[in-house]
Amino acid sequence: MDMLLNPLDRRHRLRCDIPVVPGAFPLVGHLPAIVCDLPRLLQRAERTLGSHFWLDFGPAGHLMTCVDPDAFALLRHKDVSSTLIEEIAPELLGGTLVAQDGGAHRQARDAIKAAFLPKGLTQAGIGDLFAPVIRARVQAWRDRGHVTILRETGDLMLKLIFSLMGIPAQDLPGWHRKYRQLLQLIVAPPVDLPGLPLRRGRAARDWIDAQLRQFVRDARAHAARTGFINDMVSAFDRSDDALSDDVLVANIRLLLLAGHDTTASTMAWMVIELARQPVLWDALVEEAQRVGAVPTRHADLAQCPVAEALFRETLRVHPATTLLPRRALQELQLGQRRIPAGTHLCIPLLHFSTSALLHEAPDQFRLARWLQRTEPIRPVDMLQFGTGPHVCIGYHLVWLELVQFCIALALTMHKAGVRPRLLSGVEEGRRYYPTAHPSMTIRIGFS
Ligand code: HEM
Repeated sequence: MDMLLNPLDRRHRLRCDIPVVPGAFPLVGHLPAIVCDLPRLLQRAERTLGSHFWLDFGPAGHLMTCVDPDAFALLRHKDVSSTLIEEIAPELLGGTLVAQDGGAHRQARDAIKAAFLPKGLTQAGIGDLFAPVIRARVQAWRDRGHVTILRETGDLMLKLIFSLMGIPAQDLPGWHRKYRQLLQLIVAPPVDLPGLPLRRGRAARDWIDAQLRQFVRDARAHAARTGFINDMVSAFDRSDDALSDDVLVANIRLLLLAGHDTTASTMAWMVIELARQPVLWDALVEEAQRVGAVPTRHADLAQCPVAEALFRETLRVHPATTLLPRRALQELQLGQRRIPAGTHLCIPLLHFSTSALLHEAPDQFRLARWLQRTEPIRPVDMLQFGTGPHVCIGYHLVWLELVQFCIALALTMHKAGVRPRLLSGVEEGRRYYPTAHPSMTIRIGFS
């Protein structure tokens, strides 16, 4: 199938001396191809236009995309800003730390990050909280015999994130509904009328924010209690210039969002890879039997190198965050080009994650590249989580929950004498933007 590009747009155009990829549609630009076929779009643009080119993100405008690995270093550059993220997704990410620079960003991040480091996760008992929830879910899969995998991992992740936030189990259905409506803000057309996604999404956001505000008040009223929200509230209240509750609430909402789709997608890809490569499954089962139980502390993860390699290689081959937007604050040198101040930039993590310049045999799914390495993990080895001041806060949490998930899956299915099997094709229906995920319809059997 050819790419979803406009056959009528064949002009060779330049902006600031850099070529614009042909094939943009009116209003939506290259978005159809970015969403459905990003790897081929980037490869074709590189082959025909070189390492620097403009992609048209429709309502978000043109972003200068650079596939030269030097572009990864822009994420650490002092003259590169994240505020463009707020302009692209004001309804969802406005006022959150992912869209801020400098002091404001540091202050909010410092108040949150300790809870997500291995020590904070262990102190809060997150591994013990997650293990039974994960075990119960994979046992239900075993009993059912087959699942639509992305829907299941999406549900499981929501349950884990809500339990992290201390949302009582009986309130989950209501939260679930509001959360789904909130997600509509990602794709909502800018028309604010009753019944349309923008109106519903905003109402859901206001509902969620009101609940979070109540959690914050409760946390202050019971300061001695432990738990994620309590830790964050006391860290925020301790920070030098007290941060407003609006900032706190927006950032708790960011945590709900940031950890959901990305982890659900990675978890679904893990199961798909285990189903289509029996040797991976056998290696994982052997490891799970050796460790005998789902690990609960970060320190235990060293005993699960196969599960860890599976987590890293799945993310390398199927990175959940594919593109990061930035703005150049000053003129920059990028590879062979000067980039004017004010340029909107796109850093294609997906391209680097599967680049032959950074990985041997990049298209092959190889656990050995992680199992046989002797050097420590470098920033480029975990580039799927970004790098620099905005590197993902959830990295250690994801590592823990995905290893827990792999071990629980292997123990449960092996005990029942079954293994995962693919019941449908994998290539159709993949998506790459705003986050990447496998097709919603892929089914996995356990037999
Ligand atoms: C496989 C799962 C995940 C992937 C691939 C991922 C990826 C990323 C990436 C690429 C960034 C950098 C954004 C940028 O530089 O603009 C980021 C930032 C962030 N992530 Fe994750 N993430 C994942 C899971 C999580 C989880 C579970 C949480 C928390 C519950 C989380 C919380 C955050 C936050 C708060 C930021 C913003 C950090 C900042 O701006 O300083 N992420 N993530």
